[in-house]
Amino acid sequence: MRVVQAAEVAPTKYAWQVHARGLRVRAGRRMAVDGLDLRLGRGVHGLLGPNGAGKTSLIRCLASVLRPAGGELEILGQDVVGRSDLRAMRRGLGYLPQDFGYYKRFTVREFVEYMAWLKEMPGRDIPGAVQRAVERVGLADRADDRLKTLSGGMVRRAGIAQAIVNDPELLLLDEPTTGLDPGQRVRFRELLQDLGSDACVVVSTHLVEDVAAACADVTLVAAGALVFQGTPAELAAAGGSGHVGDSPIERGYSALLGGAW
Ligand SMILES: Nc1ncnc2c1ncn2[C@@H]1O[C@H](COP(=O)(O)OP(=O)(O)OP(=O)(O)O)[C@@H](O)[C@H]1O
Repeated sequence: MRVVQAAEVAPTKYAWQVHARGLRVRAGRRMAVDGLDLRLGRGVHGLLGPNGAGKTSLIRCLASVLRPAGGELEILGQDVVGRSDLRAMRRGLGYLPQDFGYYKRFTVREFVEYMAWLKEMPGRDIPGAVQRAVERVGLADRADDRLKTLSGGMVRRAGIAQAIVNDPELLLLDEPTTGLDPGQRVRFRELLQDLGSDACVVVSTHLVEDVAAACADVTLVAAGALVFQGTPAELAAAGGSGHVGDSPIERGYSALLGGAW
């Protein structure tokens, strides 16, 4: 399957699925995101950065879990700053947190159904949407098994299924490949590219090779601010033989971060 290029990441009903200007997000007493400008449209966007860069805080804010502490933020064309009713906007979101909670006695199907219900999907649409989501993550044969009987990688795939069950326009995945084995990661990248053909998909990861293989563009953050936004090829071009890394893209990453990782 073909990677969607940045140039094709065309505006749809609104200019950008995510449009942040001077965004600030507080995590505890820290300003984890501090003056971030970001515009993301359709396609798969890799979010990279060293530990503590602010990736999780940014994703939690885009998912409307954390309120912006400053700046401007539009999600799916709606201004979320100072807005109290975010339910309509949330119906268009899919979110896989880094550590997601689930009730271990639920089967995969019950878990995804429950999340579809929380997302206020029409009841008649839920069974079909759940079956499709479970099939897309390769768990159809385990759909009626309890979550407590699944491996860590399968539980993560169930987490991805709940994130995509409502065909979100904005899909936020925080470290989705954690716990997936190499074969599952390759299949997951194919799924990402499929999802990115009609949604804005933001994937936070430490795995630079996932970005190179599946993302149309890369957003690199450090200390809560944007360091770089461009294609994986542009990121690779920023590095040279004197920079740390096993691949061109890793060398570009370390060149842009200096001594930050
Ligand atoms: N609840 C909290 N209380 C205090 N500080 C926090 C809290 N959550 C995050 N932080 C701090 O905010 C900064 C950004 O954290 P965040 O988890 O967003 O980074 P990250 O890029 O996702 O890191 P990692 O790659 O390690 O997951 C870090 O310095 C972190 O220690």
